[in-house]
Amino acid sequence: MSRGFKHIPILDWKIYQEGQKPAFLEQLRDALIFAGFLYLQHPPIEAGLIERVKEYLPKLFALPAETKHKLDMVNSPHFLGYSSLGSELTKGKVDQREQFDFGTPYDCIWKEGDPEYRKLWGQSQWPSEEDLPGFKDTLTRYLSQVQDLSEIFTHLVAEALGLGPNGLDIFFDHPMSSMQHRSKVVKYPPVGDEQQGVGPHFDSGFLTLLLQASSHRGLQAQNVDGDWIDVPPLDDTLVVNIGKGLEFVTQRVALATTHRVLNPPLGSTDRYSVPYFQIIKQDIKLADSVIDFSPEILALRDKRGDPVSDSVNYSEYGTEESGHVSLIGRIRSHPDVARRHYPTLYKVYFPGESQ
Ligand SMILES: O=C(O)CCC(=O)C(=O)O
Ligand SMILES: [Fe+2]
Repeated sequence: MSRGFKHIPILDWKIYQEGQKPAFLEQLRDALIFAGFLYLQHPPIEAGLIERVKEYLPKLFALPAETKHKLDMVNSPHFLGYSSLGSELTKGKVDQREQFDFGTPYDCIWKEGDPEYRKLWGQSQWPSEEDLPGFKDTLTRYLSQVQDLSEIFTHLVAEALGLGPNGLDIFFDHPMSSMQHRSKVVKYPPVGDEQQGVGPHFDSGFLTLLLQASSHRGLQAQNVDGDWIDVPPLDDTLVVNIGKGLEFVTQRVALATTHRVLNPPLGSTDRYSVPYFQIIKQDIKLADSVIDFSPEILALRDKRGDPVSDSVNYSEYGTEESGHVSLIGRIRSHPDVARRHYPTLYKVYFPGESQ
């Protein structure tokens, strides 16, 4: 019998808001354990804001190449900024997407002698007001509302797994504004045979909240049987998926589901998306913080089983601080940034490359 999900569960935020929290939590528990992916319908984001974000995306990428290159990620030890088409790798293979990485507001506090991963959090590189008036404010406003939602959602995840609302609080610095969460603004152009918009991967932290910002299909999630299941854009939804960090501390109860994006076919228009990645505090070792669950919850996990194909991505959570694991992930994806800002680690992960 197949164990894997065949479609992505849809959870309606209104059910929670209108007082049917137990029903919402039950659906959430099943989605976390059996799919690791869900649509959140009617997310509590201010009316019109998502549309305003979407309207900016073609304009952002249409900025002159010279303007975009002034914001190159290679300028940034925080891995924040612009990556041109073909400059990012997933598991060593080139992705066909163009993107900007923006963080939530944060000033870097790294100083000599601190762990290197503390350099990961710092200021974003924004287009100027002359180049794209209002964009910074609009995206910042959206990210702040998604951050608030992610905080509420984390409490619901904890409750759904029988931990009580504060069961995941130890993984965050408080207040949340003392941490930096991240987002990408991504454009997937139509391409011919080379369809890896972003190759099969897991996300790293706890929760990802993804806005599919155009009507294109292309996002797919892999079920435990190894089948690729389409995650098409649905009106008034965000897609929520689980990162490897949450999977690790929940003893694989919450599933980090492999996903990928296929580029639109030639002749189509560009696909856009805006993923928001919820980050956990940097100096925690997840191996020291694994959570206990009731036998009922563990039985559901065992009923689901493990994916037929797994990746060794993020196995470092077993031994390293979470900040270091994030840094390694960034180094593997963006070797040019690593070479400039983290030369020692670059040599570890890209031995044999010339300097
Ligand atoms: O663009 C998307 O729909 C998903 C992107 C993604 O999975 C990622 O950037 O981690
Ligand atoms: Fe992802």
